[in-house]
Amino acid sequence: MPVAVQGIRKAFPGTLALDGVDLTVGAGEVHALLGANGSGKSTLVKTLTGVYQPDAGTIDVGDRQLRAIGSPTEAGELGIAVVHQESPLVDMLTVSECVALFRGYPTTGGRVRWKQLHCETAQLLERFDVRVDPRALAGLLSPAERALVTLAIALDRVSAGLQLLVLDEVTAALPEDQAQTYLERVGELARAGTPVLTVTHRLGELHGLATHVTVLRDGRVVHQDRAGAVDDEALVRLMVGGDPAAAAQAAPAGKAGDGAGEAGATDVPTATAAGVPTATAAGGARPAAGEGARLWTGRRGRGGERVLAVRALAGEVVRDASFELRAGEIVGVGGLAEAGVAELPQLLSGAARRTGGSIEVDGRPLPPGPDPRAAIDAGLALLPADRLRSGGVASLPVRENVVLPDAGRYWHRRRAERTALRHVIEDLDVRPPSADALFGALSGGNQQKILLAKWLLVGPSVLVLDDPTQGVDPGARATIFSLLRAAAAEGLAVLLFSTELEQLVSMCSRVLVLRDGTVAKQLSGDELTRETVSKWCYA
Ligand SMILES: Nc1ncnc2c1ncn2[C@@H]1O[C@H](COP(=O)(O)OP(=O)(O)OP(=O)(O)O)[C@@H](O)[C@H]1O
Repeated sequence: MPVAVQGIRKAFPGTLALDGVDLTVGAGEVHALLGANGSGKSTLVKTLTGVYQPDAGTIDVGDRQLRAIGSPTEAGELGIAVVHQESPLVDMLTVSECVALFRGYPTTGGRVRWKQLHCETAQLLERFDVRVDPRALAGLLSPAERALVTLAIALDRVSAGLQLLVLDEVTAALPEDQAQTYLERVGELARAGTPVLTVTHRLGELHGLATHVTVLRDGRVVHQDRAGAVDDEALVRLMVGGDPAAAAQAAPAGKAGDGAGEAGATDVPTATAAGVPTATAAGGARPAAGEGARLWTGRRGRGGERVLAVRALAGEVVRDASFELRAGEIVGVGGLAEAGVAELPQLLSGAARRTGGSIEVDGRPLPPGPDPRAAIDAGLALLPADRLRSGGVASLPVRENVVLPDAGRYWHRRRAERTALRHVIEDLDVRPPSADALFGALSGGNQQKILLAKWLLVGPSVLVLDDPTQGVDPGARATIFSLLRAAAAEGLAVLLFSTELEQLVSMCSRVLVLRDGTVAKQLSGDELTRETVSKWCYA
């Protein structure tokens, strides 16, 4: 029996998050749930997993028809497993200990039976074909291993027969090759009969995996069909607005894959859907055009001047990394987190202390750190990967978040502050269009727009972006990239760290590939293709 929701409605104060949603996931199906930030995807997932109870509608699970699922525990008892992007594994514990946090420790006479724990963990991992040593420290697992252990724990927690596996943006933070490994396993589970509902902003990863697609917009279903019925560009338009019927007609089946290929295949994405949507494809989105560069207050007209010089940089993982950046360049950085990609933004921005080498911004040497203020003052800003923990202050309104790094500039200058905020909200199409909205209550895409605007207003010579489109919908991506391009055309130098190869290839004139902590290769011109970047990053 499939899992089905009918007529689901859920309102929050001032927002109708779900408005009569119908959706069915049958045995062996992988149903992709797509939509722009704020379209209602998480609310639907939370309704299915017992976090929220709907105001109206019914939920069928197997042969039971329910008005609501009362709690996450009840969802587990009904056979609904959910995996979120944030893994519950604790870095300092072994895999067995992480599993014990959910299953409990086997004990006799108050003493933990460690052998039994490892043995039971090994059996659990084997059951889901996860090849990881139970004694390994969780913090030393690769991102894909971590995600697979998390998947095994989620599946194990379902006490009844598995009725539905819900994946909530699980691959958002995984590098592309590791996401593929993960999705191959999901494909295997689906082929063995498990119904899967997957939420993602990465359309490329659905090719060959998804069998059905539902697009939500403003809480309503605007498209529901077999995967491949419309192509990726049409899906993007359906997500962000425009006329759905026209969008569907304009783009018949073709590019989006027909579900017949290898699970997790990623060789079909269009530049539009996979990484850098164009203004046209984004349809209703309002990407910043030339005037978007007005947000960047840095020095203009420096065409090609060297703004960043990194020499023999070393940290804990990074070693002997050297490269330069010129005004107006957009340069990408690819590679595995453990190759130094996770550490390099921290070293450049002064968030972590370097152990060797030098960093110069506009000819000014930075101290070894940690000293982020010195980097900002010299003209280098970082948009970090973790928006809520290190990017913005969730409990403060948009206004404070925007002016925070440069509060002195707006001190007793209310009009300047108002003008800056108006430009931010207009140029970046921030929704809701209010400087008083709480930052933490905005969708991921809108949070990222605010953080980008905040740093552009400071006017750095170099802006380092660490995976800026994680969990960001195609419309917001278009806006963000369009604004970056406009600012780069005026002279901003951009260093773009991304887990999405397509993004590196389509946004950057040059890509640095990190391996073993050092810049192993620089790719540009004809050499800069998905295949070569992938080969250098992951082979
Ligand atoms: N607890 C809540 N209280 C008030 N409003 C909420 C709450 N949860 C969600 N909303 C609102 O409901 C709407 C749908 O939000 P939801 O989080 O479901 O969207 P989403 O499609 O998952 O977005 P994203 O891609 O950013 O995760 C949004 O307008 C959001 O602001």
